This record gives sequence, C-alpha cells and structure tokens, in this order.
Amino acid sequence: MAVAIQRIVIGLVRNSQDQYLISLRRGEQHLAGKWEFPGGKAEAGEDELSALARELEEEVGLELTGAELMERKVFEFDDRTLALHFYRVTGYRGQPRAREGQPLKWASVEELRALPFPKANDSVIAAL
Ligand SMILES: Nc1nc2c([nH]c(=O)n2[C@H]2C[C@H](O)[C@@H](COP(=O)(O)OP(=O)(O)OP(=O)(O)O)O2)c(=O)[nH]1
Ligand SMILES: [Mg+2]
Repeated sequence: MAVAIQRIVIGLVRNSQDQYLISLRRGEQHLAGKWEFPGGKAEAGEDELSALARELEEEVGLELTGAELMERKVFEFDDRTLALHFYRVTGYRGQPRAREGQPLKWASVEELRALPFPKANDSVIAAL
C-alpha cells in the first residue's frame, strides 16, 4: 500500500530590516542542531495555508494574514521523505516570541547562508 508523504509547511517571515525569523531545532527532534524557519507538519485533511497559520501561531505567536508559495519540493533525507512547502509570509500581526522555549532570532540573508540549515533548505536560501 502506498504511504502518503508527510506534508510540511514552512514560513519565511521577514522584518523591515530584511532579516528572517529562524529557530534552532533541538533535543530529540529530527535534524537537531540545525536552524529552521518556523513550520511543521500539516495534519490530515488540513490545507497548507491553514497549517501554516496554525504552526506560526503555535511556535512563534504570529497571526498570519498573507503568504505566497515560494517553492514546493519533495526531499529525501536519509531516514524519511518529506514534501516541503516553503511560503513567503507577506503579512502577519504580532511580535514573535519563542512559544516552545526554542532559541529564536532574526538573521540577515548573509547570516542565514553561514548557519547550518537542513539540506532541503539550500535552494530556498540561495533564492533570497
Ligand atoms: N519547520 C521547519 N522544518 C524543516 C525546515 N527544513 C526542513 O527540512 N524541515 C524538516 C524538519 C522536520 O523533519 C520537518 C518539520 O517538522 P517539525 O518537526 O517541525 O514538525 P512539527 O512542528 O509539526 O512538530 P512536532 O509536533 O512533530 O514536534 O521538516 C525548515 O526550514 N523549517
Ligand atoms: Mg515545527
């Protein structure tokens, strides 16, 4: 039987200084030690924009008001295959806060290029 590939939604949130919101994956998480843009797994039957809005609220306390799809890719990690949906967040309300206790910061494109991110992020970061 075919197994559905896990859908992941990811938000690139940019501030007025052209910095992007990132957090550190930790502990037992897949890809611990890598930085990431906020996001996570879409639930069964949940559309991707709803999932993105939910993840941004849960992880960083932002209310999503607009987003555009940047890139969609299926990526095979050593141990799993994910369908990643990268969105450029075009509107949001609120100030970001680390609602899950994760290290959270704003980083310039130059800093993003120097920090460790999952391999799946390479093309999106290159496009910024
Ligand atoms: N959030 C996020 N995940 C990424 C990025 N790049 C990348 O390969 N991933 C991978 C890591 C994870 O395997 C998956 C995201 O799932 P997640 O672990 O954040 O899931 P979740 O927020 O729903 O958390 P959980 O409830 O399962 O703990 O996508 C990225 O930039 N941001
Ligand atoms: Mg997550």
